[in-house]
Amino acid sequence: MEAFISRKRPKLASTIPEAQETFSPRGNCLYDDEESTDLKLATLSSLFPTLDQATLLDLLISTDGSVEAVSGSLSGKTEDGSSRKRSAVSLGYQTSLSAFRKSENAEPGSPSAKRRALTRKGQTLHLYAPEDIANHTPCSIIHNFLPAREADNLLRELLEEALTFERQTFKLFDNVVQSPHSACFYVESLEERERQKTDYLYNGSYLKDVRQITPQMRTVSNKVQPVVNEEIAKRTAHHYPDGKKLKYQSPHEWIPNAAFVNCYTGSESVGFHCDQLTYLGPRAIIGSLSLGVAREFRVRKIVARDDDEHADFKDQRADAEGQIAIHLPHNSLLVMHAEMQEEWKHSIHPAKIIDPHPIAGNKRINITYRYYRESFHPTYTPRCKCNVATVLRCVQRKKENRGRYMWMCHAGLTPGKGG
Ligand SMILES: O=C(O)CCC(=O)C(=O)O
Ligand SMILES: [Fe+2]
Repeated sequence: MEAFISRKRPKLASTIPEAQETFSPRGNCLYDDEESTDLKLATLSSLFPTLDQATLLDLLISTDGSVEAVSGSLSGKTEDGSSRKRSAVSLGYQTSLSAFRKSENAEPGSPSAKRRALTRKGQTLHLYAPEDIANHTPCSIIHNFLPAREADNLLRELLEEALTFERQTFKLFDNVVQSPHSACFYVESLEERERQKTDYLYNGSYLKDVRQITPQMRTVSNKVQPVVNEEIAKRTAHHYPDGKKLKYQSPHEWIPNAAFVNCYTGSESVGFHCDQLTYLGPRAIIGSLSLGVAREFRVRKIVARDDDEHADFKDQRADAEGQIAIHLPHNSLLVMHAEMQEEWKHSIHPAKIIDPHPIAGNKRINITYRYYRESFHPTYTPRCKCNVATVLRCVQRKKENRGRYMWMCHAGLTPGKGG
């Protein structure tokens, strides 16, 4: 029988234990070399939820990347006996980073060059101001997006909905792992709801609970759409070469027609991941509305590597450029632009301190509005010879193939199944 792993839910308290990195059930959950360190860390985090990432990474390196060896050596010990290497991050007020910008070896106006000068391995840069977020990450943010009353009413409605959300389960190696937060998927119509349950695969299984968007969610979606399209236009004009959309980016308008609603209670989190491109297509854009408790959205750039690099370095690369924390207060709309899913990973960091929200208490609700493109419906995308659906992947780390897309058989990615 498979081991069933679930993280203990921490009690709501003003101080919450050190961060874990866990895995998103909707992210690219793969078993190839590119993702192996994250997956190994995710598995170990699930097995030893009180150990921090730095300790687990050290242990992985010392055992040549063997999850079994780390797990075996740790299972005899009490988890609390571990040493914690990361020091707590202190948050401070910041108006803008523009005064500190350096542009050594950088092309004028190159946002990535500016960001590189600011983050380093093992460090986290905390960003609050919209201009800093746009300059140093592939995201833009709009604070106080909805009229206050509308945001509060939507929050109330979704808190009620979230009472029946479930933690999604997904398979990681030979274990079934539960996501450390709860979520539910919403689509436009009842017909689409049925199509979702039978046609679309998420990490090898069909969603059981798909709901139709509520009238309030639709009203907000209609407001999100033009603003996201304006943000795409701004991003294109100011950040992309020659002011043109990126290669493979859709030239058409962005039209949200589906949404994942996430609920995080207390310190609940979601591990570093990229969202699946299979139904969104390349260079996908996501509009993400935050409600309730303010939480940290962490992003980090995926660093390319050479093929002949030593395995130890591969493991250490996960955090090679450091992380950037974007603070997401109630009623903020974050746009994840076209570079995000291919070149960066994102997560919701486990909270150490929760500042209770007057309506939501210790909860955060997040709606990620997405555009499911009809041409990426499974009817039109390739099927493997073994008749299993394929997933759309972009090569992220291998330098020689970086940025190339491929359709991969899902069976080959599922442990125990050949493809
Ligand atoms: O809660 C968030 O802000 C992000 C959620 C997320 O990454 C996802 O739904 O894929
Ligand atoms: Fe995501």
